[in-house]
Amino acid sequence: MNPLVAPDASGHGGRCALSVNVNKVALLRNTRHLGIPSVLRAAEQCLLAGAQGITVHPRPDARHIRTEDVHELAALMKAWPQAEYNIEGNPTQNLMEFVRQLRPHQVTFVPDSEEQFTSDHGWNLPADMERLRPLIAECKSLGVRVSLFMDPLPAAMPLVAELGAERIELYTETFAGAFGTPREAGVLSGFTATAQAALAVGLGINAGHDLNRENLTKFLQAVPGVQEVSIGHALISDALELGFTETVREYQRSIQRAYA
Ligand SMILES: CC(=O)[C@@H](O)[C@H](O)COP(=O)(O)O
Ligand SMILES: NCC(=O)COP(=O)(O)O
Repeated sequence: MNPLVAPDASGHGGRCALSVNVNKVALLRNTRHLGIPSVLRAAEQCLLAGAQGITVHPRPDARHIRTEDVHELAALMKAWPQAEYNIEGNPTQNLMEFVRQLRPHQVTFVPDSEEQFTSDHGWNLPADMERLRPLIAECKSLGVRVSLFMDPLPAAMPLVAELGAERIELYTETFAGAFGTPREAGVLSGFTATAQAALAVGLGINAGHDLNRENLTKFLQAVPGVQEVSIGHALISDALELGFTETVREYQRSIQRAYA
């Protein structure tokens, strides 16, 4: 058993699952009133190519993913019982209504403000704990797995577990920014330590933000127990060049190289 890989909670033979974030397909679609590129078609092509999940982040300003996208993708995912639907957002904004209505496999709580350019930080624990506790409890009562978007802070992992969240999502932008530079090893060691601290308190581990087919293997080799990566911006950008099918296969190959 590869020590880098968490027990097979991922349901994918212990290897890391790929969840494609389709925000940026919606962003392009929204620049005309023509309905193309289709978010649904993009998601279906990624699933057909072997992606194990679809992620959306329906921001309150609907700059990309709109309410109807979230509902239509939920309907699509019913035809893909082996795949997971992950909805991201701030539970103090518009996220909880989607959870109550659609009960996705997973919800990822992200502490973004409404006008934020993109996600750029994790939750502040203990400061945010009492606000999050009832929301986590409600999601779990609906049978929805809760993941908290977190910076690589080992000391915060026991607090996440105490809140009752099942997973963390490691916010990986600092790794992506250090990748290929002299800072890489030091930054990566912080993610490794955070993952070890998360596993020690029984948390599952997801990861995302600015991951791509170049940096993904190195990350998964260094960070133990990652069950899911959610990737959007770079993957959709690659798909403009390679197409969705070949792009998903490329990302799956990047994942597999981490366990070779
Ligand atoms: C939480 C996170 O890092 C991403 O999932 C987020 O969805 C990116 O949002 P944008 O696609 O709006 O940049
Ligand atoms: N949670 C990360 C995600 O869904 C996509 O982030 P990115 O690959 O668009 O940076």
